[in-house]
Amino acid sequence: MNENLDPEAGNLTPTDRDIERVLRPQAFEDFTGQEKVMENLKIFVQAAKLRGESLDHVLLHGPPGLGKTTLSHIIANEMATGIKVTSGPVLDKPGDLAGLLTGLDEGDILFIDEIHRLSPLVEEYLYSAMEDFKIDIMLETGPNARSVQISLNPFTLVGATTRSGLLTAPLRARFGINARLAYYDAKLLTTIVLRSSDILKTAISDEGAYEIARRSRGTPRIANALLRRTRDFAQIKGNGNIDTEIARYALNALNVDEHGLDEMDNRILVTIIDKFKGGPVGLKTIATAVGEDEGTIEEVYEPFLIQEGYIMRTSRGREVTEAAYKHLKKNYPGQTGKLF
Ligand SMILES: Nc1ncnc2c1ncn2[C@@H]1O[C@H](COP(=O)(O)OP(=O)(O)OP(=O)(O)O)[C@@H](O)[C@H]1O
Ligand SMILES: [Mg+2]
Repeated sequence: MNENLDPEAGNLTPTDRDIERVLRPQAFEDFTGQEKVMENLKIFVQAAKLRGESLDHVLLHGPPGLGKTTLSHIIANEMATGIKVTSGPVLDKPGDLAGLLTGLDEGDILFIDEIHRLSPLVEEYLYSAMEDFKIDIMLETGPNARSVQISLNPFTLVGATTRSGLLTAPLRARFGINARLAYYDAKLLTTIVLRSSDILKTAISDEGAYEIARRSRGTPRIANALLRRTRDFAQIKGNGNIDTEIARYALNALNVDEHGLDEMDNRILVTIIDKFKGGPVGLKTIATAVGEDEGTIEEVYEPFLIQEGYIMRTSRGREVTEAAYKHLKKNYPGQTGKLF
């Protein structure tokens, strides 16, 4: 894989990156959950291999940390092909894309992360590459300029996005396989935490693993991060083993509440209730009030708060639900006069 274009290379410290790499499942059988998606993917991969063809283009979408990048590498491993990694914002010139495409061997995977952030020019260029495995490139400039068509090796584009709503219809239509990753339940995350502890050679009880799992916002990346931090607490404050007690202690110290909501989740709920009477209030207004980027709230925080039933999206904006009042131990105005 081309490290220089790896969109995730910059965000993590070397140790975090190394650990993410060791914990990252490499094959279908290590990948927990997403049953429906996996069942289909396995069939498509098997069929493509049987026919000796490249796999159809795959679009992976869903909130951060659910396994999109992981799956793209697994697909390459399972297809036994190479993979080149890049991302929408990095590919700003059609020439860059042409370079990548012409360097692909037959059947290779081109993984484009944040594919919703491709420039329109690059995106248009991608269409014929995806459809006919052909691209036009311009030779020379000025009066001698002419375009020649180049044939590409058949390849598979795997696109990942946290914002599938921002994808243009023509791009979306060119993906034969469309997989939406969903949040994981606590049971699946427990399996993931146990697997990771095993790899990290950390002793953990099933209950300790469950405690971390149920407070991980349905997200494997968060579960692994909390496991690592809990391991630190276990080493320093305990005997190195993770049980429920040390897990609770660590999670409280990390400001992860009983329901797995973190500080920003809670700040969003409190703000809507205290400053906007529970809503409805627009996303932009919420973002300004909590001092967080609007896109991040929409991509990262809101989907989980909606899924857990704390927030509703209405035509007039976001509204908190009774569950949010309960969670924050505040009186629900819908039941005036009926204090609990
Ligand atoms: N199904 C799974 N089973 C086990 N571990 C998983 C699974 N999905 C994700 N992980 C773990 O979570 C980490 C984050 O996953 P990944 O980087 O693939 O998420 P992503 O969807 O690409 O996120 P982003 O949108 O932020 O790029 C991985 O390093 C991997 O260890
Ligand atoms: Mg990713």
